[in-house]
Amino acid sequence: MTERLSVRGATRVFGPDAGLFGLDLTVAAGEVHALVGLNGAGKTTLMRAILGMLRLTDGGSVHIDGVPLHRVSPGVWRRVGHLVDHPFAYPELDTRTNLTLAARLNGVGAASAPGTADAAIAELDLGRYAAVRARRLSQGNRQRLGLAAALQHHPAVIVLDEPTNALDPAGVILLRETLLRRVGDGAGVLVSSHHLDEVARIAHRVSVLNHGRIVGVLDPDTPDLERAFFDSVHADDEQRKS
Ligand SMILES: Nc1ncnc2c1ncn2[C@@H]1O[C@H](COP(=O)(O)OP(=O)(O)OP(=O)(O)O)[C@@H](O)[C@H]1O
Repeated sequence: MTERLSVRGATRVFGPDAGLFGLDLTVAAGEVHALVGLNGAGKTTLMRAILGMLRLTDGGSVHIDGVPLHRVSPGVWRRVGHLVDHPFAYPELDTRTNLTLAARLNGVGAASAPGTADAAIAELDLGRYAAVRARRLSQGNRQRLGLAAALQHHPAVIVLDEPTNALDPAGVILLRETLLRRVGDGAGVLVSSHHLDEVARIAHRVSVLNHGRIVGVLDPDTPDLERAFFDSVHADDEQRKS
């Protein structure tokens, strides 16, 4: 099985119970691995560490498509698509220009980039906003633009932090369909979410993060996923108290 992402012993301590504490996680090709956890559990910190935006300590490691993070070349980064923190967009440029630039940054050739951008505009239903400057877009459409920028070059490794934030129900469905198409092509997806119903629809595996540790792995088909999530969190909280 090809591992698109592998994290071993990831540690970065910000304070007692804040940060990451020896965390292991993998994402296989063709898999959506969802990360769920309460506010402050460490989801964004983990994603930032995976993307090299934050340094791990104490010998933890990240491999992207089998390559250790410190050896990941620009060519490998072009096989990664991510949306963590703010959506990519130059405020003064319109949607189509932003996407064309993002495609170029991700290694799409000059001749193909406009077509790649137009395909992403269609995929995330941004046609009405193609000529609108990013700064004039609504929050949800800016999020669609950021997702289009992250996914349009058909990355093999996809990392998305709470991607459904600000999306309307139609946007949620478009994102789900887009991710399932990428996964069908062999991509591996790591996605965090607070929406357990959406997670149940899309994920193959659900990891519960609590105070910087994976404290449970849930089957998305579990009948009451919300309850299973809280059971994992509360069991861990009790164990750490004792
Ligand atoms: N740069 C930093 N310096 C100090 N503490 C930090 C830093 N970044 C994150 N933290 C702390 O690490 C913990 C995990 O934060 P993180 O943003 O990863 O949580 P999260 O699971 O993404 O939360 P949310 O669901 O609210 O987005 C929090 O206690 C946070 O305050």
